[in-house]
Amino acid sequence: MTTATPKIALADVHKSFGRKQVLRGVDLSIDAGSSLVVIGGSGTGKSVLIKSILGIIHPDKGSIRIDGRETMGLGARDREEVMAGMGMLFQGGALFDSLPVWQNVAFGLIQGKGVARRKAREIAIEKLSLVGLGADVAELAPAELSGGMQKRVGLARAIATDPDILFFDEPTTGLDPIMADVINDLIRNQVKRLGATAITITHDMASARKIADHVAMIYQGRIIWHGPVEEIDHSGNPYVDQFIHGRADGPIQMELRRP
Ligand SMILES: Nc1ncnc2c1ncn2[C@@H]1O[C@H](COP(=O)(O)OP(=O)(O)OP(=O)(O)O)[C@@H](O)[C@H]1O
Repeated sequence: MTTATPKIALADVHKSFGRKQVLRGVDLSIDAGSSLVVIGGSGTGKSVLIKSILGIIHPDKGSIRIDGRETMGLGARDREEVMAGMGMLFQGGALFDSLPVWQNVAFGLIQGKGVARRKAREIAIEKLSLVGLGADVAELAPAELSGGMQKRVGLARAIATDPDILFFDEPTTGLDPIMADVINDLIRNQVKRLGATAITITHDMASARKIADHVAMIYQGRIIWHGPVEEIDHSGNPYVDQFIHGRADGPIQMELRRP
């Protein structure tokens, strides 16, 4: 039994948009240094969940503690302090096309931490090398890179400030299986190297198995299963079974709306 304070602890988190209830009482806790993968169908609120922890979305109700400190309702300055310890790889990379690669990577260093440009460029090039990219890409525009390279730049940006919490939103989507595995290894290594706590959203079960220490499944606005990745094939939970095997038949019924 562990008595350590969880790195991140959510309790009874609710979020609606208009009449649509997306999160309906999420309880979830993540230990420091562990890697959690969140699975669940499209539109079930996985992104809303991580944006709530990041403070980009404000839940209607509940508690989100980071290192034991309540972050719901924090003022702008305290919120910025909490966010400074977090790195995020957004879906699709979300790179600024008007900035060269190194400035994309260095953005949080220059804007968030006030690191001088020259020093920030050095750090950016070091982080690019950690994700297997050479200094030759530093001056290129993101549009000049392949999708896999853009993901790696996004990853270099996420780790640029050595955050202790990392979020990855569908890091392998749209990549070929080999590049996906390269990204999985990079994530795994960076989490280990930084001793960071990571939350990854993915639909890619091969990636989940590789990245995760723990897996949590979200369904109808709640976490319906949470356990060690080794137990995912024996969860005894029919929703998890259906999801990981990608079966159309089972307790999860897809809502198919036609125009
Ligand atoms: N800012 C917003 N305003 C209104 N509705 C939103 C907003 N953000 C998310 N939603 C709605 O919340 C629901 C959950 O969205 P979310 O992006 O979290 O899903 P997801 O589980 O990450 O899906 P996917 O796997 O397809 O990326 C969707 O119905 C979405 O339309």
